[in-house]
Formats: sequence, C-alpha cells, structure tokens
Amino acid sequence: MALEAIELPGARLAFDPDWLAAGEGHALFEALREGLPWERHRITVYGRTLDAPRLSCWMGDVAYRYSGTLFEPHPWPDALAPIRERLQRELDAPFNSALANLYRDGADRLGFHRDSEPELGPEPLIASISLGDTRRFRMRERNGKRSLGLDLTHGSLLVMAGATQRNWLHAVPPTARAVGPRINLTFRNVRQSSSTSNSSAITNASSRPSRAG
Ligand SMILES: O=C(O)CCC(=O)C(=O)O
Ligand SMILES: [Fe+2]
Repeated sequence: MALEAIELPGARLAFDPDWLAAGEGHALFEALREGLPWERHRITVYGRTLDAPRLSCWMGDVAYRYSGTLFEPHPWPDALAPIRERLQRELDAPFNSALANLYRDGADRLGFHRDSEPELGPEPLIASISLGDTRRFRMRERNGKRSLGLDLTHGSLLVMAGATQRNWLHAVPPTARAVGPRINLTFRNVRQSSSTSNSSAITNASSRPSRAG
C-alpha cells in the first residue's frame, strides 16, 4: 500500500499500514531491540523528575532537548541507514535525528504531548515507524473535543506534518490487553542552531504535562 491521507481538521496526517515488508520489519525489530543502548530517560513534568514509563534511545547528528533534559545523541545504527535514506527520499525531507521508544509491555506508555520543541520548527515533519506488537495511538484536539484512535501495526508508517503539532496532542496509552514489546521510531529534523542554546526550550518543555503519561 501507499501513504494515504487521514482527514483530520487542523492536522496533516498520512498513514501506510504496510510501509515495511513484514520480514524486513522483524529483522529491524530484532536488530534494534538487541543493538540499541536503551535507557530509561528521566523526565521533568510540572517540576518533578520521574523515570519515563518506557525505554528510549535518542539517535542522530545533533543534541536535542525535551522535558528539561539535554540528550546527547547515540550514533545511527547500521540497521537504520536504509530506513532513513528511504524516508528522506520518499518524503523529500531531511531527518537528522530519531527517537526510539521501546514499550516492553502494556504498562509501558507515553502520555499526551506534542512534539513542539522549538528546535523542530513551527510545522515539524515527523515520520513514525512502528515495529512489533500493535498499540493504539490516540490523538486529541488541543482546543476542542475531537479525538482519533489509530492502530499502529507492525511495519506501519505514520506521517505527522503541517499544523498537526500545533492543534493536536498524541499519546500511547497503557493497555490491559496482553501485548508484547513494541518499538516506535520517530524521525525528526532538529535545527542545529537553537538545539544547543539557552533555556527557553527548558521552560517550554517542563511546563507541558508531557512525557510521563
Ligand atoms: O510510540 C509512538 O507511537 C509515539 C511516539 C511519540 O509520540 C514520541 O516519541 O514523541
Ligand atoms: Fe510524540
């Protein structure tokens, strides 16, 4: 299948449930699960510092600040090179960074947040690849009542662009269903000039009820 638009007011979304062939996705899942230096990030929410309820790994070419912490990137693993190249080619956009999240079971989660760090620019293009067990992705309007649920299946690609981060929040809620591990990769482009400077990003990030979820 190809990328198809998902109609949502004030957002630009596209989804391809089969972006990666199943076998390629399984090989990538195993390579990343075994090979990435998974960490439990510390996150600051409303002034409190907590362990994130999932494992993460920040990769790429530039440091990145969120929820009050500056993350030095890990180098790109070989397994991601063809994925990054294909995304850049197909979406005609650069991606100098990626955040990997490992949801070990249904208790691991990500609370409602926006990917609205200033370093991503006003209309970030974010390419989100899911591997492993399916988890439900939730979107909720920031200033309205509309919401959307989307099953992010193995090998799928979700693209968030345009005003999506301005108008919508997103989350991966916990589930009581028996689910196995899931890896999500969000490819982003971080502007180098502001990513290493000043504290406005910290203030901005720590006021969001974001990553603890
Ligand atoms: O796991 C997902 O599908 C979403 C990840 C996400 O929103 C993020 O890393 O900012
Ligand atoms: Fe996000």
